[in-house]
Amino acid sequence: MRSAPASSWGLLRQRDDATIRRPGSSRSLVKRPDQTAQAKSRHRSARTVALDVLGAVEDRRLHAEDELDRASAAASLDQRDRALLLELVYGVLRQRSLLDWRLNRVADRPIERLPPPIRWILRLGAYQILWLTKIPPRAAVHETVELVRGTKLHNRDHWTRFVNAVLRALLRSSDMLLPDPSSDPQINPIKPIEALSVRYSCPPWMVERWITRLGIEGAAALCRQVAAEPPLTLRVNRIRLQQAELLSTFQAAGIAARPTEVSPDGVVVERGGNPAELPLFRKGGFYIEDEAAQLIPRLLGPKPGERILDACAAPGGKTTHLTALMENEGEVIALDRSPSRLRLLRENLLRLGATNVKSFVYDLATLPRADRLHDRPQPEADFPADLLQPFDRILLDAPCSAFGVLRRHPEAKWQKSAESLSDLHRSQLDLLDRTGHLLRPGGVIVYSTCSTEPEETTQVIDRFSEAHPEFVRESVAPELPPVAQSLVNARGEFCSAVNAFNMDGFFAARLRRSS
Ligand SMILES: C[S@@+](CC[C@H](N)C(=O)[O-])C[C@H]1O[C@@H](n2cnc3c(N)ncnc32)[C@H](O)[C@@H]1O
Repeated sequence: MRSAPASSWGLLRQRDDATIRRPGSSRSLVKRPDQTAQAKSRHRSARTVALDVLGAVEDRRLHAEDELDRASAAASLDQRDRALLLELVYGVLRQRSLLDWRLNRVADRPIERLPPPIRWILRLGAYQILWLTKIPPRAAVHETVELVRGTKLHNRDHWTRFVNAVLRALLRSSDMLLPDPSSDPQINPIKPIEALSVRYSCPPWMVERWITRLGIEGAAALCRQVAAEPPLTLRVNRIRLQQAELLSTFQAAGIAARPTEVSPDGVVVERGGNPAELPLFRKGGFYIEDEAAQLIPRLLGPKPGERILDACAAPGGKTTHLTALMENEGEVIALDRSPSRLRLLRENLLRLGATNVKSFVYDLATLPRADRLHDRPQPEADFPADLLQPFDRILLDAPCSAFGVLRRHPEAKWQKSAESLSDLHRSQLDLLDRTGHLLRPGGVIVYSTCSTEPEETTQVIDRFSEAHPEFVRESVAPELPPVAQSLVNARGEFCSAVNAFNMDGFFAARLRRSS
């Protein structure tokens, strides 16, 4: 359900690459001179908040991004604390299986059987020892062991000694970061699920599913994509300025950035300051959005003056892009069933200067089907009458598993199940079924998801097409530049599952209503 992060957390992800230890790199035990008392206490508070966030995200199945926002505001962390907190939380979530694999090699009992706070404390310690170069490993051990004292566990002295012993054993043995090559799929195909699952920290059921569908190499490519750190990508708001102006503003502010390879509207921020702190952000110069997401509104081919429905619109990334492509002329009706998300959409409309949008809180699952739309005796109170006029184009950016954006929401890997995909399939088909008939004959609908799993993509389109021969599939190829033709599958749909442009995994199909 979630697309690229829209909060400032996404922007804090840039950092000095030298602070990160890559798998296989050697560990430094050298004490750094910048470990002042102030820095130590800052690190300690960031660690304490990180532990709370990781525990809450697991227990209550929360989104890490939301919990990070809440917890860091409550703890009044400054920007440097927040950066460390972000690094710890996302780093641990992204490398969870690999950390457990390493810890299991030095602990005298399985990590999975430990009380949850101890599990997370060990992962936090291991991540700092194995990945972060700016924190001396011995300091990381000491500060991490201190976290045990803040827990509500009985027998804290026992757990303090245990965490200390495991992390010190890890310090002594940290030369082998990745699983043994004998279980690497390229060398030994007998245990590919375990090897990929550990190496890329993906749950085994997910890896198994991908191996069955794509083979070992295909699954490995997908796992690599999920494990990678995503780029910080922005979309220039053409209502306010052009891409070249955005790039020169960044250059003047010391922010290194480059145009995206496919999207004509995108900019990738490589390093430098925080773009959200520039006045241009508040003035609506850009929106934080992955490149794949930027391509979806273009597949619809919106024109100035048209009437367009954005059926699942919040927080408004694609709505505001549609209005920019329409040069603010014509009308966009934006619906979402979530009042809080619709509030975000309205804030984004204001910030980005999108003036041709009417937005409504509305649950599409209650939209009357085609034969009942016009002959109801009394419309429901919340029914937007604007839906009675046919639309030229419709975007249905459907709620989905968000498998394609797992690299941005690593906690979600551990919150999903294969079973949820069949529920999503039913609801996606139902939404497509209900919205399709709002199009005028000759109109175009684009169905999109930030997932490329077949249940949510090709299978939805196949079942919809079988039931509705009046909708004709059209290839998205003409809507994309030549460089992006590799993103069009053999059926003419957009699919960025594994791609050469470092985009998230999106799917989109385009259908035209013939009668
Ligand atoms: C993938 S997100 C949309 C992202 C949005 N298009 C953007 O680019 O910013 C899907 C949205 O569908 C909304 N949604 C889910 N079920 C819905 C329903 N039955 N009716 C209306 N909106 C729904 C969710 O609240 C969520 O905001």
